Amino acid sequence: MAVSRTDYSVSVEYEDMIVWSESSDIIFSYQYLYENIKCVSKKLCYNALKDHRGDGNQMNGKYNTITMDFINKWDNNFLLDILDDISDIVMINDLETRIVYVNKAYEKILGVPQKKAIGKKLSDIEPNATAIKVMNRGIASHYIVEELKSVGISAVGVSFPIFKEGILMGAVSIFNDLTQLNALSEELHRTQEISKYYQDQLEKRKLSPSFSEYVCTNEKTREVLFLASKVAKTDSTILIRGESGVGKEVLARAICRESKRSGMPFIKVNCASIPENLLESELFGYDEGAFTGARKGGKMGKFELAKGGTIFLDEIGDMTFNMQAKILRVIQEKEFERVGGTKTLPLDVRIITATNRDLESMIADGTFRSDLYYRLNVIPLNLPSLRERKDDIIPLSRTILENLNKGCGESVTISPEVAILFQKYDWPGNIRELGNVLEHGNIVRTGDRIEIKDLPKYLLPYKLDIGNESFETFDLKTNVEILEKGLIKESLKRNSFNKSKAMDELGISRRNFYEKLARYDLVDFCDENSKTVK
Ligand SMILES: Nc1ncnc2c1ncn2[C@@H]1O[C@H](COP(=O)(O)OP(=O)(O)OP(=O)(O)O)[C@@H](O)[C@H]1O
Repeated sequence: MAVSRTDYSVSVEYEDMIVWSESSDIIFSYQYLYENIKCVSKKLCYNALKDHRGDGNQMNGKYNTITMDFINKWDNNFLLDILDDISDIVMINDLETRIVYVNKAYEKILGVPQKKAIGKKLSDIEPNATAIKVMNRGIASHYIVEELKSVGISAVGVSFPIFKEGILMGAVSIFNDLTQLNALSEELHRTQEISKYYQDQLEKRKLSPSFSEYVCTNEKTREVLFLASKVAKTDSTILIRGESGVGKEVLARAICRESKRSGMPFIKVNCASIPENLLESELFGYDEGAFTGARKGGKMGKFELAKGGTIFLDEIGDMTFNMQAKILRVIQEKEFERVGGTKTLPLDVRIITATNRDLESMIADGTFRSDLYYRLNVIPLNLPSLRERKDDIIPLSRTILENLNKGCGESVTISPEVAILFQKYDWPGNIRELGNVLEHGNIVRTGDRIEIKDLPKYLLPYKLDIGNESFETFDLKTNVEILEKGLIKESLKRNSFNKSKAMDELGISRRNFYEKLARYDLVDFCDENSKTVK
């Protein structure tokens, strides 16, 4: 049957579609249409046509017409199925404003079944629809909000004209329910606020660059650093506590960099290494003739040298009771005199003190002044030992090795066995000891990796313990051999050095057994012991 490009009336009878000619002759049925003209979207035609059921007398010529152009132009099941998956409404209208396609979102958002919508004229449902204006003008709209009176919602969307080979064919509109979008936008806003909050929190948790030298990932230690960065901005006297080598001086320098006195002198005085009689003049300076041997013209003390900057009194717990009183006076009165001097000098330094001593016990023993202790311990900065922050060992090792090999262009690492050993070791000397061990390893290493054999010998009792065995390496072959040798020896002992019994117990052949005895140097061990047993 020839199908010409004229208009056809359509109706649905017996759940089949029948296409009628204008003169009411049946041209072809839906089945024919679908099977013979493959371009027809079965669903599309079926729904469009089904919608006209019950229109009354199908033969009186009042039916909407469906054109072959419509069938050919709008068919594309595949594309339409894709459009069904998107969450915005997609609506396609032909030039007569007839809805030729709506996706599933249309039904979901507007509550109108797809099949009911298809075939309807937009000009009848929404005479002011943007899509109609777009078709009239042949140019796309901007994103606009419009009232869809037929369904009682505000929609926001955009319409585009559709051209085929330069000829205007209809319009496609993409829109969504404004209230839903508003809800989404509120949700987005809320999410953005939450993310900003966390961003701010993270920013707050970021340490200032002044502390970058203090390698630290351990949370407990970071808390100390955050506190230090806050105190740094004040002029209060600080007491840093922690075992020897935990980085008290490194922290003191970071505090100085972070303070308003940064850029001014940072003077360190190790109170434990200076004899008591010298410490006073070392700190406060002296005037000419203050004591026998005093330099002509006198000498500036560390407090004067540090003017405008920071003085770091390390090992303050080692100061004599007498000196403690003098330091307390300086802190309280913010002035001092040179030894043998009469002039009072103003104190213009920030004092940071540090100790690894148990000051509380010293107060109890009467060797540390409680008034000085309370003066110093306002905000305690207690640095944990390295064994309490083992998560810092690897980052610290990396930085230390980088510093040691700076300028050599070499990237040196530690082997996995060394990393395990480092985790097991207690590091009584803390970061200083870690630095020394790595320096040793860095010198004796043969490759670009520090191995167990490169470490100072005193660390070697800390071997890898797996089960009852001790291994020094992860090398499987080596460890299997150690185990094999051990098992053979053990079996020989258990069987009074009777080789046949041992090989039976071990479940290996005679040849294999003798080979292993030779490989593991056990021939003599076996022979000598078997003689003794006999
Ligand atoms: N967090 C760190 N990051 C990098 N290096 C560190 C860190 N802490 C300490 N070090 C290094 O460890 C060594 C000891 O540090 P520091 O002298 O600051 O320790 P300390 O606690 O003041 O020791 P002591 O009580 O013996 O005076 C130094 O070589 C220092 O560079």
